Amino acid sequence: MDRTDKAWQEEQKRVEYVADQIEKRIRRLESEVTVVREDVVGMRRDFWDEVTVNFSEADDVGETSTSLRQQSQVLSDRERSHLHASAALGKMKRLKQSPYFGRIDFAEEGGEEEAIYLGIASLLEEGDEEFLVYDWRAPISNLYYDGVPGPASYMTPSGQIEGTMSLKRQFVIHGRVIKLMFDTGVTIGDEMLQQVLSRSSDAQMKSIVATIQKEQNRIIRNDHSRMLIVQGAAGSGKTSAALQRVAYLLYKHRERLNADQMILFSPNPMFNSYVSTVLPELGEENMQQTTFQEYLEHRLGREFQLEDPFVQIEYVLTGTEDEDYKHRISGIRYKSSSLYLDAVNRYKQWLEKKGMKFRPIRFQGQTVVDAEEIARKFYDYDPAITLANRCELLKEWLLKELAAFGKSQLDAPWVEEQIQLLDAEDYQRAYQRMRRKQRGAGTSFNDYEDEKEILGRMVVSDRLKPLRRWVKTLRFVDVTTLYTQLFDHPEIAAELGLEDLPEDWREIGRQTVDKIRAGEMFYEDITPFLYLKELVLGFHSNTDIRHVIIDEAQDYSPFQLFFLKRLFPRARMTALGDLNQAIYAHASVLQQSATLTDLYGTAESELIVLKQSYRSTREIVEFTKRMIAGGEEIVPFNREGEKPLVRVLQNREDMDREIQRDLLSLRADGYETIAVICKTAEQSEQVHEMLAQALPAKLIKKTTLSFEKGIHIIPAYLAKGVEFDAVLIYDGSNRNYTKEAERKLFYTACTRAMHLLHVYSAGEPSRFITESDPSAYIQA
Ligand SMILES: Nc1ncnc2c1ncn2[C@@H]1O[C@H](COP(=O)(O)OP(=O)(O)OP(=O)(O)O)[C@@H](O)[C@H]1O
Repeated sequence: MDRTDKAWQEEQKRVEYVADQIEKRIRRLESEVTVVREDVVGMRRDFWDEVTVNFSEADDVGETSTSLRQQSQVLSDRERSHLHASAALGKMKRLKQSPYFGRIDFAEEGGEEEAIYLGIASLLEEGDEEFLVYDWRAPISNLYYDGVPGPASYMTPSGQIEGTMSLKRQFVIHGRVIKLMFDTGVTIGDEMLQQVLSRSSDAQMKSIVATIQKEQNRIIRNDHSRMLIVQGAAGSGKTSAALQRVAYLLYKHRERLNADQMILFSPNPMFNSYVSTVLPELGEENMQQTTFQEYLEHRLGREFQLEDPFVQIEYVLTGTEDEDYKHRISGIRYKSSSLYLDAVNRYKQWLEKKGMKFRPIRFQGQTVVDAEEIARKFYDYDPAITLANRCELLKEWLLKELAAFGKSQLDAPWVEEQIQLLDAEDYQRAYQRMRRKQRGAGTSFNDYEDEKEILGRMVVSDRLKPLRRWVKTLRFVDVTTLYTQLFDHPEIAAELGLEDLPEDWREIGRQTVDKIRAGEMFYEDITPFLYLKELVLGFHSNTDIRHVIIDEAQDYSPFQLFFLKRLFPRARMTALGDLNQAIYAHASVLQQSATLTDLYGTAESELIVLKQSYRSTREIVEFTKRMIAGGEEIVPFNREGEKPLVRVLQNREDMDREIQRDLLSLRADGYETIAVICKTAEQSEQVHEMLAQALPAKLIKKTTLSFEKGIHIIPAYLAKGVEFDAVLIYDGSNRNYTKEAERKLFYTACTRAMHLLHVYSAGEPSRFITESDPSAYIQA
């Protein structure tokens, strides 16, 4: 359709009418916001003048606080209406940029046909109940995403509405002008997607509300599963759907759900910033965003130097493949599995009867309570009491023991010595304490004995304070030894009946124990250690969070997912991932779908599979999908581009020179966001050093918080989840990418490209390329 069509002209007229309404609304809200803001500022300034402040008489105190309360009530009402008006203003300003993007004509059974226009927020006709624009999340809007013209229905809170849809129309509107308009028979027509997907990549993710696809809509509007699992090909819109889902849930449950009750787990901090603009763009507040590592650091970072997943993967990729390396890989696999989870659970049951480890309570080199005594006491408690509750009982008992010990020390020579060393300030403190105790009765120390006793108590109490805190925080339970004894006492593993232990269990044990004794912890040990700690000392859980969204879920081990479930007992979970991008050495939760469905049971779980890939051109998808098992299932979106180019060069120097030259010409051709993707951080640093002299290239590290347009040098594992106009793979040779374990890493790197993909290879190209169809790429 073009602008000469009658339908186009009518629609254009309507857009202008709606745009006028929006502008009118904006003007009104702007003056309202200014007035309210002035009011609030004025009230803040005059706050103390408006209230009677008189604290001299008892009666006046009451009066003053009532007055204060009333005044602050007025202030907070005004502040609330200021917030309300500013939010409405923000919404109108967003609508002004593009009032709507879709239209459906729908006639309810027995009713009249109505044109429904969809935008990112709703707009009511002034003084009327009629919607000029419906929010894309309203129940009726589902027809736009889910239905095709013909008989159609949608769900409302009061039941299903049946009817007929006679038209589905899509728009691209900039301000008050229609730029594009299509009628479509299918769900959302290709033309519009073509438009959206051919744009340049951005340093920030965009919302996709205007072109949400049917399958994605199922993810967004799913409101019944406790566990929603999405397995989706690279670029199939998992992250996009997850963010629109958050916006949808916030809208649907606006009365009882707020953004703080939703949490998104991202693969790294840079990804957090990449997605952080989508919700504000939709007029919603951002949910909480974090990384799993951030949580682990929060819990154990003070006790151990924790390895992060990037150090682990760097080791796995660059390791020298000696015996130690093999044991480490074997350890990573085992410790992330459900087998190990089961082992830790059995170990906990075993500990209920014996084997608990405690640290003695020692004071100035003297044992107050020794470890054996604590253990005896522990196993004297009723065995039906949980480990955690027994630890609590121990704590109470130990605090009493400590108090008795304190008393016994009052006449000890060290106390006397300390008293001699007290200064005037300490005396003052002791005096205050005595007055408090005697309720102000005495005004001085009664006699020397009194004084000595009070000072003695103070000295002892001060000195015992850290020890009391130590006991209160249950530090007397030696969780570290509890964890390591599982590894360095093979008889325990035997007693637990752990049959599926890896063959090199002893070597794994040695590595684990050495590391922990050095005050450090392997990434694969952190979650199991924390889990054991919680089994023994009691669980931390967060009951405020109602929705947990886990992006790049394939990176999580069954152990970690199980842990997250326990951490958020009242939440629903959305886990989105792609098994083909499982780049870590550990077991992935997506490996066996039962791992995830078992978490909450099949009845409460739903699996949605996304096969269509939107990010890359058809040529890039045709090339990359051949690298992985099951790739034939992936459907490219119909967007054309150049075939991927595989540049085979003699040596590294030639490769470096070629990349530099290409980068310059790609920039000149208008590619704004370009990534040179390397295998490791180590390699990225070298490439950056090589390129930075000739070009403004930025090195992306695991600590990088955000990225902008330009040229980036980035290790493949950090490029997860993000995308670039052009991707240059640094050294896609068979030397660099050859192990089976590197296949998914290579695939992940190549699938970051939207429009152009070049692979540079010093020597023979990787078998992941040559084993595939030679017609899928151009070799030069
Ligand atoms: N319905 C859609 N309309 C417009 N663009 C879309 C749609 N679905 C996905 N896209 C675009 O496709 C690209 C890939 O989306 P996204 O990053 O959400 O995919 P993903 O499945 O999370 O990818 P990966 O697993 O590779 O990280 C993004 O640019 C996104 O905007």
